[in-house]
Amino acid sequence: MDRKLVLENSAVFEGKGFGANVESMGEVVFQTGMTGYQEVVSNPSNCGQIVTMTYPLIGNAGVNRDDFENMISHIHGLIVKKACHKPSHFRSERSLHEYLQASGIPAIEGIDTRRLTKEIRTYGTIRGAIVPGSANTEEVVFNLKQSGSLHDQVSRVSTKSVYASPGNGKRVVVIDYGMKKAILKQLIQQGFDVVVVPYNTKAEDVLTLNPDGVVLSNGPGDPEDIPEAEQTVSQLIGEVPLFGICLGHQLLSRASGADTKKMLFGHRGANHPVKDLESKNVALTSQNHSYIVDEESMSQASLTVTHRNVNDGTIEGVRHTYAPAFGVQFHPEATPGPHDSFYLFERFHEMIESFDKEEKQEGLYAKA
Ligand SMILES: NC(=O)CC[C@H](N)C(=O)O
Repeated sequence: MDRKLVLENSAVFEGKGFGANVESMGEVVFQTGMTGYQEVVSNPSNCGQIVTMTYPLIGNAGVNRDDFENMISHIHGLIVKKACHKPSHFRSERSLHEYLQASGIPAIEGIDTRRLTKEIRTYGTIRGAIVPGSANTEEVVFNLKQSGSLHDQVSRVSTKSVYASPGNGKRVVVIDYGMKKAILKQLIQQGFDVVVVPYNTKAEDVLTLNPDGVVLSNGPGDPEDIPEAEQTVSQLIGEVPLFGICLGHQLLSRASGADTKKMLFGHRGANHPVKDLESKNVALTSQNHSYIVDEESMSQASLTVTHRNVNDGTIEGVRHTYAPAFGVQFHPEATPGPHDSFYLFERFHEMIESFDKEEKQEGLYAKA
């Protein structure tokens, strides 16, 4: 099955198809993690993206029941150098090809992923299409230019209804912008009584659930696409302790007066070094984002920078200056990636424990 990847800048990469036999368009990004392809293909934050794995052999451990980050995969395609079609692992239930085929996701192998990654690093994240090898390249480029980028990914991946994971501890409401299952797992491990709500839940409805803390989850796309979510977050600041992860961190930052902007090609991988500016510890982190909090907007925001990327100096974490709220751009819940940052869930737990409702009533956390 001959297939090719065509980029918006007319670059063509020929390869062999696997997964579903369908055509697809999306934003082409690269992911440098050496492991964790099952988590990557099922991560709702990758909704609408065609993901290139830079590690050359993908699929060797197959696909199992437990490692999905979501029950539905929302990626628009997968690009690999070499796909393993005969996986060997005691947990493997089917091959990556079988999984992608059943999920309607096209994939392509035999691609020079190093050349493609260099192309993306030069041009920046770029739109592309996976099409049959015989397709007319000019026509594909024309169609790519005609069809704009997606702006509705969060509404596609967020839960449609409220659900709970009962626990005996404090109540945490998660606003689901495209939550990875690993976040839920970490919160359950903290013993929280967890309630998950749709991305467009109003602040008053969140507060009606009587939360002791609110987690703003990861999610796909541009935070500017969901102004209603940003407004909800701004109404929650000071009312209840907040913990933002990735898209949630971006929304928290915007709601605190900062701006976000798109990076040239983003951070996607499992070994991004991040310095905690308070403890001076450097942790290796799992990352998956195209947008960042804009450094230049920080002077107008009620935020302090708490974490920075060691490679490029970008903002990786913020704390609100007067309300109990913090966020990180990376993924403390890992999967895939290192467990170095699990401590942030403990920090959130401590913040909840010490949040003094009386002080709140006295106005200590009120907006200046
Ligand atoms: N993992 C995430 O939550 C990604 C956040 C946002 N969609 C970005 O690309 O920057």
